[in-house]
Amino acid sequence: MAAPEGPLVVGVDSSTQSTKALVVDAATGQVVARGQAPHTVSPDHESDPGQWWEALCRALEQCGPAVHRAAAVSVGGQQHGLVTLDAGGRPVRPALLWNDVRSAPQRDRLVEELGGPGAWAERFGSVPATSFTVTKWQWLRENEPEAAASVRAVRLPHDYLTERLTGLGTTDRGDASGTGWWSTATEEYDAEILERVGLSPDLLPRVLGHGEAAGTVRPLDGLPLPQGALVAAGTGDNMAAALGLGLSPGRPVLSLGTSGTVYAVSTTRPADPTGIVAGFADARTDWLPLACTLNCTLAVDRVAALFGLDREAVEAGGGVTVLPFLDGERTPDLPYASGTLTGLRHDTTPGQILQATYDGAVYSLLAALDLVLDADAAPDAPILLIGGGAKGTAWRETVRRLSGRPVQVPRAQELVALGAAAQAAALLLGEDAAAVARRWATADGPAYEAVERDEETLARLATTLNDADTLLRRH
Ligand SMILES: Nc1ncnc2c1ncn2[C@@H]1O[C@H](COP(=O)(O)OP(=O)(O)O)[C@@H](O)[C@H]1O
Ligand SMILES: O=C(CO)[C@@H](O)[C@H](O)COP(=O)(O)O
Repeated sequence: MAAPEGPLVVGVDSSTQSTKALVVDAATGQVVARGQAPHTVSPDHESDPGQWWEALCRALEQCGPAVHRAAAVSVGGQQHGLVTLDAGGRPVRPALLWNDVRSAPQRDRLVEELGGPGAWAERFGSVPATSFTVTKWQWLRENEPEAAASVRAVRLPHDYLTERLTGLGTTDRGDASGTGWWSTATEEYDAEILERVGLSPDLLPRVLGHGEAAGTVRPLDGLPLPQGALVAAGTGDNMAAALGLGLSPGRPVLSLGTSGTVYAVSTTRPADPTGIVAGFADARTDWLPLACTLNCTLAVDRVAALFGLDREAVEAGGGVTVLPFLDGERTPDLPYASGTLTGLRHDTTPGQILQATYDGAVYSLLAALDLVLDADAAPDAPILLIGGGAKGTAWRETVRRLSGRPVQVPRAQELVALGAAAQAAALLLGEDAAAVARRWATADGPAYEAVERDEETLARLATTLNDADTLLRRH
């Protein structure tokens, strides 16, 4: 590997299943070292924030000597999770994660109390899903009042890790826009909703301005980063991936990870009253309209494991339909749903059921694709396919067949961590983070041309979803 040309920066992706760390040459974008350590997620979709910190230290350790030379660092993290801290900065309880749907009743009440879906979309950019932090906080107040009363600070996953690095309570507008208590209309915390859910703004982190530093790395035992290194604002993982791709407005991204997401950068503030599109802010000064599913790679992996199949062992044909809502679902909004399988015959094969699971997972994302794109987005722009699933042939071919659009798979695999690294480099060098990523050519990779859209499968999925509606809404 060639010697680095520029200073070294570190980008961190603390997502649902693991923490990944990259040491990157700020001049060229070359990845000099990498590390990864797993997280534990309970069946209730809770994780111990302390374990994220340990995973971060382990992932950095794996990067070897290069990490000791880092001049700046930034953390991208899974969005929405409710991290509650006591007066000593210790977690009061495990974090409630984005894919926990237990707060559905609280969500329904909050939507109603603040004037309905249209009012929420106008004020917060989004009609909250059960993923949104405000619904989780309300769940905690109602179900564990003693724990809620002992909380002295509320953080998102990336805020928690950034604060452990710097000692300062900060967040950014991208991640703040997924809480449900930060208004995209005013770009400030919303006093009315905070009062309604009994949360003092004093318990929340300061929202940093674009390009502002979160602080510097303080001396900490077991942390291989150099003391005094710059710490950038960090952001939510989808916002970090958008930075990591150097995304221009109107370019669609489909991310296949624990969550499935489809999004684009927009210069117009989104406000979708149907709730399908979340109107997030991006990590710069634009917007990131995004639709998210709760069931993506893990649903496919579960079905493959049930049949003892490799995840690539798909077979075409058979007419079977899978709605893979193993964790309930957010897009479409069916928090009480479970998975369904219809169209089973004597000659249906396990490989066909596996293919149908991919189809079901991709269908929901593609159904939202047009809604996240601006009217002026090019209809034939290739979909950028990222996330762990983008490494798989079956995922890529399913996206091509069901979208009928060209697909491009960036060679760079860790776009969230790269986006965080670009944010760190931007802070260090006084540049724009997306411009840094474009200079690094992170979106380059093989392009796959459009194939004819599989209208028959799309129609069967649409009909099944419609017919199963009562079943999928049953509590
Ligand atoms: N070679 C591969 N082919 C297809 N899928 C893969 C491959 N490697 C990993 N995955 C999938 O990627 C998922 C993890 O994706 P990732 O984006 O890292 O998740 P997250 O960021 O949510 O923690 C796993 O659940 C797995 O199913
Ligand atoms: O809730 C959302 C987006 O709104 C999820 O995309 C989370 O941000 C989790 O991301 P991954 O761990 O799947 O990357």
